[in-house]
Amino acid sequence: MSSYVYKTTRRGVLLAKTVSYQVRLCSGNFRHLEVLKDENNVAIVTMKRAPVNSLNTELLTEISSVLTDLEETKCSGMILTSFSDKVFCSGLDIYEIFKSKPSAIGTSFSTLLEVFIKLYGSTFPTVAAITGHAPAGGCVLGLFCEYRIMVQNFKIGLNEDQLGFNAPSPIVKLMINTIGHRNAELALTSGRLFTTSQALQVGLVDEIAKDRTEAFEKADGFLRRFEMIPPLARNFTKQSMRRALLQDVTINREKYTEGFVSMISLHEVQQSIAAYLDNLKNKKRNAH
Ligand SMILES: CC/C=C\C/C=C\C/C=C\C/C=C/C(=O)SCCNC(=O)CCNC(=O)[C@H](O)C(C)(C)COP(=O)(O)OP(=O)(O)OC[C@H]1O[C@@H](n2cnc3c(N)ncnc32)[C@H](O)[C@@H]1OP(=O)(O)O
Repeated sequence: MSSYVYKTTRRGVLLAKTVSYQVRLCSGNFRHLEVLKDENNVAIVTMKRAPVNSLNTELLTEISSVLTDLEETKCSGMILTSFSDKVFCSGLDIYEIFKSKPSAIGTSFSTLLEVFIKLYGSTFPTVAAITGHAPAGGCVLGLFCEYRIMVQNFKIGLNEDQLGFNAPSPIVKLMINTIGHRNAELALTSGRLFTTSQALQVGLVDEIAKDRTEAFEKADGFLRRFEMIPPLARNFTKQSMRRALLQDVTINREKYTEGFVSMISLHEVQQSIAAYLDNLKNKKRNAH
């Protein structure tokens, strides 16, 4: 089976139908990720958990493990993307938080926090090439990166309130840091999903691309901005801007996890999730 892979060069990123050029990251054998590196040590991490890249514990663990690899191998930049031209990431795997044991919900959420600590706190520059919809945890993954490029005509946002629960406070802070207090409050309380162009207007994404190829070109352009910046200085600045939130989540990871588990386990919340899932299924049925 031939699949699209991405070939990065010093001058840009090209979409190619060849595998001859890439260097596969050999330190991990991943089920839901493809990790390629170019000659400049830039990594392209592609989520490929069909159909919609829902974040189950296994995928989150793989992302976490790749991030450790990338730190250890002193990667010079990372592009996070999806195999799909329709969905970047559909958020947490709803079936891991619906009618699940508290321990399973806790493991999933705690692993998401681990990904936050490693991705948000990474020493290398990170960019999300958002090739499709990015609701809830999908938007969160994009927010963990430094820069977001999104293909036109999709939706992104924190729609947790639509499912019947609220986004945890660190993610609220992250949203405020990104789009400002007023926009964040309006968006979060209504569980708003922004179209790509609305997201650009409020600053939730940084650039729009017309398609995947352009998203990669722009992602590469973002990473190349740092070619002349001493990495040590860049990283000190990044860490100083991100320290407060990173420390908060690192110190209070258990507390946040317990809070999330208690909230999700509430009967009313489980009922809301059930209604949301019915709605999702009905939408699909009506579309056919
Ligand atoms: C500082 C930071 C620190 C800490 C914390 C950070 C964050 C924590 C915050 C909150 C927690 C996050 C919670 C969540 O993410 S809950 C998940 C919310 N997700 C959604 O609401 C998305 C729901 N899905 C959709 O809207 C559509 O599926 C989508 C637009 C993504 C794709 O539409 P499309 O028409 O292409 O496909 P569908 O036919 O709808 O779906 C195909 C298939 O996939 C299943 N599906 C979809 N989404 C999920 C999901 N999230 N989990 C599990 N499964 C999912 C869907 O049911 C279909 O299955 P089937 O019917 O069997 O084919």
